[in-house]
Amino acid sequence: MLEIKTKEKVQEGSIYGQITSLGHEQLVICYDEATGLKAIIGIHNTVLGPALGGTRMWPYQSESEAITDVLRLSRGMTFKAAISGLNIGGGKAVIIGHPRQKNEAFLRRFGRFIESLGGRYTTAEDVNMNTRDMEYIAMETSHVTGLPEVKGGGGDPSPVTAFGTYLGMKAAAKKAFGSDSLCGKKIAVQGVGQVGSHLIQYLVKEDAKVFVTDIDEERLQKVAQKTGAKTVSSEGFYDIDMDIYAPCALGATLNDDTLERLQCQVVAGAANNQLDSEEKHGKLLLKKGILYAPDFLINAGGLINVYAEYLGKYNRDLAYQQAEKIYDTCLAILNKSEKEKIPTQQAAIEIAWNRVQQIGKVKLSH
Ligand SMILES: NC(=O)c1ccc[n+]([C@@H]2O[C@H](COP(=O)([O-])OP(=O)(O)OC[C@H]3O[C@@H](n4cnc5c(N)ncnc54)[C@H](O)[C@@H]3O)[C@@H](O)[C@H]2O)c1
Repeated sequence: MLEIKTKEKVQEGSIYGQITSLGHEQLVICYDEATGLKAIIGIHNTVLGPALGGTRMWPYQSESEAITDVLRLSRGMTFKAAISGLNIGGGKAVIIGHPRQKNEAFLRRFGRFIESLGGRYTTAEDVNMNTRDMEYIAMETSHVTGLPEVKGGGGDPSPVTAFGTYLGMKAAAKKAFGSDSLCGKKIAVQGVGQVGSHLIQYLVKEDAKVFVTDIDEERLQKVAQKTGAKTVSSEGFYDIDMDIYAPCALGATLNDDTLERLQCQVVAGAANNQLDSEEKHGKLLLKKGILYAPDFLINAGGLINVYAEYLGKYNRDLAYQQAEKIYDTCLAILNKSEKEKIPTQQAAIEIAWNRVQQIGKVKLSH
């Protein structure tokens, strides 16, 4: 029987301790002196198929911060694929550094590391990576998705991610407020990047009262001007009067500090790993009566999009159709959580992991 591993605190300095604590299969440390590339690829679980998940580039302060991020992100991908009914496993990569370090040689070297895994891991975009970067990676490996449409790929997955997040938010609103209309709701969006900026357009169209924040002031002003959303400073963001908080920047924004401050009724956003501690903060949200739409479910649109490309049958309309299912799945999870009095994230993980276990048995029986 495959066991869900949830231990979040691991023995400092022990690589095996870290990869076994969350049930990973493999952690690949990549280094190239010539280009300065430092990347880590995490393969969490391949029961449903080879791992698929994006690459994030970030100036991590330490190696252990990067390892923790790739371990948590790749585990989330296993659940995301499983709950979305996709036949792929969970994986993710992180590149340690500032995005200005990226150039053709740097990205092609990363592509060669991916190629060396022989298809066990396929990449795509995540934070600070774009379709152009995928093109360079594709010069060295075929195990890459998120390529531009003109190159036969599925293009930027972010609009599909935003669509799924929007539907997940509507499902949560239906449960919390009795109607899935977002008209008049005060919605605070953190992060107006590739996903956040698309999400805001859906919200504005529904006449929601949208508040936005971002650490990139120029981007923030541009999006606010285009959409009419009201800007808020990062410092006071968690204290503003809001019905729905939509985290669309980085993870762990649901933590001891913010859960003291947030007065919203719903949390529904695209960021990965929103709960600082899955167990502690999942329970705290339940206790506070804040309905949390599980991140790995409602942000699955991007994975759905790159999965279609991975299969070689890309069709954007079909990707949107598949992403529409997020609404019903989200409601089913919120109902399970209510019925069993368990945190919504736990309810979602149980459903996802049950699929991995069942399919694992099918595969073993041959
Ligand atoms: N792009 C996708 O299709 C996709 C799919 C699934 C999940 N996600 C997740 O959604 C989130 C956003 O992804 P993206 O592709 O839009 O990334 P992005 O880099 O385009 O945008 C992130 C934005 O957040 C801002 N930001 C970072 N830290 C912040 C902070 N502390 N406060 C306010 N703003 C901050 C950045 O300046 C940037 O504008 C990430 O967590 C990503 O993992 C993305």
